[in-house]
Amino acid sequence: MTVLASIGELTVTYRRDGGKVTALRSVSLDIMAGERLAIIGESGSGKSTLALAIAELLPSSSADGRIEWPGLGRTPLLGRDIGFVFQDPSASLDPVMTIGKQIAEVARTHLGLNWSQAYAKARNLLERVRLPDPDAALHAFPHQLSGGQKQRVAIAAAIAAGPKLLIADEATSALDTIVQTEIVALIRQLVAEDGMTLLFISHDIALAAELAERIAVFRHGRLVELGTTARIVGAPTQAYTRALLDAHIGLDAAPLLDLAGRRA
Ligand SMILES: Nc1ncnc2c1ncn2[C@@H]1O[C@H](COP(=O)(O)OP(=O)(O)OP(=O)(O)O)[C@@H](O)[C@H]1O
Repeated sequence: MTVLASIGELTVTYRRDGGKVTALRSVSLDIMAGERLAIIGESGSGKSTLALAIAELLPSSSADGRIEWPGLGRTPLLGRDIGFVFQDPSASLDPVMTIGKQIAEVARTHLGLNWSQAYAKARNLLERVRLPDPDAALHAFPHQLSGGQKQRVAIAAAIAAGPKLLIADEATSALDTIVQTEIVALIRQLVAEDGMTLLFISHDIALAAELAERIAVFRHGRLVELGTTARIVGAPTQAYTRALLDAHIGLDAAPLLDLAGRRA
């Protein structure tokens, strides 16, 4: 397997209220080309900071360490090489631009298509993310869609230029459980169809285990455990990972137990 991105000794410090907050501490991690990797941890553990650092989207902060792209062979361009889906689709969609134009613009900018080709691509993407009535949706504005539908549009825009890496940062956290399951299934399907690498960021270990082949556990800005999903769920080495798993036992343990191979 090729390494898509290699993160070495990455430390990120934000300045806040005259002081400093260290969000990532000496994190080293290889993201393999074509894998589905989940980053999990409690709020404030540094998950989003890692995602932003990879996408070169960090706000004013100081970052030490390296991020290299052996599997890409060039510095990635956000939108073209990296698609980013945020928790709140309203934050990434322009409220006064039609859905079709927002997606078409990504395709036009990064793929060099003319408007007519870009709109055809947008329509096809709306179909792929299973938005009901893609023709009508092309001319709709974000406020006319539900939260789940808006997230489908944000996903369509994120993959419009055929990125190698899709980063989903708590992309399903604001949705109700049924819609959440549908969006997870959709992400899984699109990633498989387009051969993308997935970085799935979540505070929810059960959801991460459903989707990812490997899980990286973060705590207080450190990578504390990394392994295959079956190993992390079935035989975690860190008390912290065990505590994250235990928090799910009793809520809905079945999927996790299935993964650990403890059930028939
Ligand atoms: N722009 C910023 N300025 C100052 N401090 C920040 C900034 N962004 C994040 N932090 C701090 O960095 C630490 C890590 O935050 P980060 O958002 O990366 O964690 P997270 O695991 O993604 O949390 P959540 O799940 O709540 O989004 C936290 O202490 C947070 O308060």
